[in-house]
Amino acid sequence: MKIGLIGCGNIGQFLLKSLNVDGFLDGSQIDAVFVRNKEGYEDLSHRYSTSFYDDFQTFLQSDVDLVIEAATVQSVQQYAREIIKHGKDLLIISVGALADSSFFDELKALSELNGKKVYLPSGAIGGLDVLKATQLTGQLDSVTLTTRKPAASLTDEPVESELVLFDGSAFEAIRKFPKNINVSIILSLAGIGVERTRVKIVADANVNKNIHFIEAKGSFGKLTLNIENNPMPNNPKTSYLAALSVLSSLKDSHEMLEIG
Ligand SMILES: NC(=O)C1=CN([C@@H]2O[C@H](COP(=O)(O)OP(=O)(O)OC[C@H]3O[C@@H](n4cnc5c(N)ncnc54)[C@H](OP(=O)(O)O)[C@@H]3O)[C@@H](O)[C@H]2O)C=CC1
Ligand SMILES: O=C([O-])CC(=O)C(=O)O
Repeated sequence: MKIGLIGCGNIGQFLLKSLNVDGFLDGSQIDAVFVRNKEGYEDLSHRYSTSFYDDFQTFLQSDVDLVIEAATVQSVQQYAREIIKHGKDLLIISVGALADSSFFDELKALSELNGKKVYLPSGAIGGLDVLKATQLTGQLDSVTLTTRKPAASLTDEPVESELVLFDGSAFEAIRKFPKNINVSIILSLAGIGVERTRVKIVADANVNKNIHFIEAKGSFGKLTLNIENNPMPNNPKTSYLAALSVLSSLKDSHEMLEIG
């Protein structure tokens, strides 16, 4: 499979190494990378044997089957429609873009119309299988997420011990913290939606991990899940697990036998 990539930051470079150097998926590699300004990417282009583009239309015309977005919520809003219309599958890691239900419905309709898949990896959390199974029969009553990150990842203000920066719906959370709380949106999509999913964001001076605590209740019983993620070295806001979840989604897309 030929893959295109939008964004060459932390997750993007991890994917380039995993697919183009380590050979994570036999026969698949990233052949085209879209960045906003390709100057300065010559070294990476050489190291990973891939082509860089800063003109989106030229990038789209490259012969890739699937595009992975690893940039920003805004880039999904800007480019997702065209990618699908051009007959390419799409994998989105900045899933916060889908908090807008009309945009979500539009992408879903476009993917059906064009027979193209949209993959939404679990990112830096787990437990989505439980929410999906229980929500299907309307048996999920409440979902809450408390995200705790190193203070410097969330605010420029000095924080002595901890500070609750946000307490409200997932819809509002991603609007205020688009680089930090995509997890709340995948949780909402699997569960009870962006308005009913409650989110608390805590800046903590005493942690060096990205911690997500999930609680869900329904007629199935109760789920509690606490995940203490190691951050990526070059962008501590982002958890290593988020990058791994992209690889896992890619692998699943090739499998005939599905687990979970
Ligand atoms: N779903 C989840 O659980 C998680 C999602 N994320 C999300 O994943 C995304 C990537 O994360 P990460 O790699 O750590 O972020 P980085 O900031 O390290 O990299 C993002 C890259 O995208 C580039 N970029 C920004 N806008 C555009 C654009 N319009 N077109 C092309 N490239 C663009 C930036 O480069 P430049 O500015 O030079 O153009 C930058 O290099 C983020 O949106 C993040 O919030 C992260 C963790 C978990
Ligand atoms: O990586 C994480 O722990 C969570 C994150 O940044 C996001 O959801 O946007």
